[in-house]
Amino acid sequence: MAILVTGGAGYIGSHMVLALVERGEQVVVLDNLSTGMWWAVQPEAKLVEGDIGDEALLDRIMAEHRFDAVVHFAGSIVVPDSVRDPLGYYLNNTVKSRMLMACAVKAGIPRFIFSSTAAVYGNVPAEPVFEDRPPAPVSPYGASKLMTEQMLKDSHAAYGLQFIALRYFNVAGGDPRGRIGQSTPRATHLIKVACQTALGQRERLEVFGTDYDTPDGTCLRDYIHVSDLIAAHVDALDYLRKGGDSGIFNCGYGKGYSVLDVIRAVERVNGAPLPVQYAPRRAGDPAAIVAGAARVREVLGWQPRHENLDFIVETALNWERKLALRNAGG
Ligand SMILES: NC(=O)c1ccc[n+]([C@@H]2O[C@H](COP(=O)([O-])OP(=O)(O)OC[C@H]3O[C@@H](n4cnc5c(N)ncnc54)[C@H](O)[C@@H]3O)[C@@H](O)[C@H]2O)c1
Ligand SMILES: O=c1ccn([C@@H]2O[C@H](COP(=O)(O)OP(=O)(O)O[C@H]3O[C@H](CO)[C@@H](O)[C@H](O)[C@H]3O)[C@@H](O)[C@H]2O)c(=O)[nH]1
Repeated sequence: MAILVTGGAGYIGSHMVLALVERGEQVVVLDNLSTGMWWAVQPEAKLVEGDIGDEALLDRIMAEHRFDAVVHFAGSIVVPDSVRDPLGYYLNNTVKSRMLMACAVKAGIPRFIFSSTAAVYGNVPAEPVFEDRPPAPVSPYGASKLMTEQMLKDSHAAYGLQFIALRYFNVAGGDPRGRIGQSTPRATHLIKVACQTALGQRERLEVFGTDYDTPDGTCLRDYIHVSDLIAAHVDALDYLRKGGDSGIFNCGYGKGYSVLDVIRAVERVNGAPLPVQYAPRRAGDPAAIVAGAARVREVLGWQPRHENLDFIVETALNWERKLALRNAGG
């Protein structure tokens, strides 16, 4: 049996491919390389360059391999872009996910694991958010993911498709052994941008908003190391293979760090002050969003190994150095 990983050339998907090939699984990656990198896919996996909305291609791949699961990472991920181009986001994230799901059901693939997001919750109070909180996304990105969760629930009820949707909080860091990391050139994520600044690739880090109702006035987020996030996917796969119930799980550590906490961590790890500039709030940012994180541990048996902000930053910084060398042709 093989596993189909969509978006396996992207940041998070490429870490999943690494974890799967390391445990001896047969992996096929489907990726259109719109933001992913072919070289991020481990050579043991088969890379098919193509689109998750291409029905004929999906039918062909699914007939060629016996998949027991689809792990679906492919999608568009930039929240402000989704506000500017909602229909583009609904197409790539919702409509094409429907096509992928329909082909999986048609081909009799029993299991589906989906990259959802904390953005489905929308603006929340400062305390941890649990999975049973009614979702209320405030961006088309969050809504596009919530619709896909709904299609999974309905497909479970109608066709018996087993599914796990993992709602990621703020994913950061890279493979602890430095083999892969976040490589998208125009990334907007705080830890990535802070590391690029630490290496002199950006002049300064802008801090978006210092007047939030939080302990130091900057936003709180629940940063999760990408390898721990991937461990939750592997746990989800094992759980579904054992016949576990379908469901939705938050993926975070349950602890919030402020933007200033992140800056201090980068300064500690890099051993130098980071040039920062205080700037106005960025539109659409909730003040705080922290995971209620018990369910994934209790039900899937998830045990994180890298619950440490400095370690997350260290792996992100190491990867950024390697990427700079690679981009310079070194
Ligand atoms: N990075 C985060 O903090 C975060 C947080 C919550 C959820 N997520 C979700 O995790 C998933 C992976 O995110 P990422 O950070 O690795 O992003 P990424 O952009 O690095 O990866 C997405 C991958 O999907 C591919 N892709 C996009 N549209 C495609 C299509 N139509 N057909 C085939 N391939 C396509 C891209 O080429 C890329 O390789 C996304 O679904 C995203 O919404 C990410
Ligand atoms: O240059 C920067 C970049 C970010 N921030 C702040 O840092 C925090 C984190 O921002 P960012 O890293 O962009 O992540 P989020 O906006 O929290 O969104 C991420 O986390 C969500 C889940 O919580 C996912 O759904 C999204 O895909 C993913 O981008 C926010 O307060 C930002 O305002 C800055 O101050 N300066």
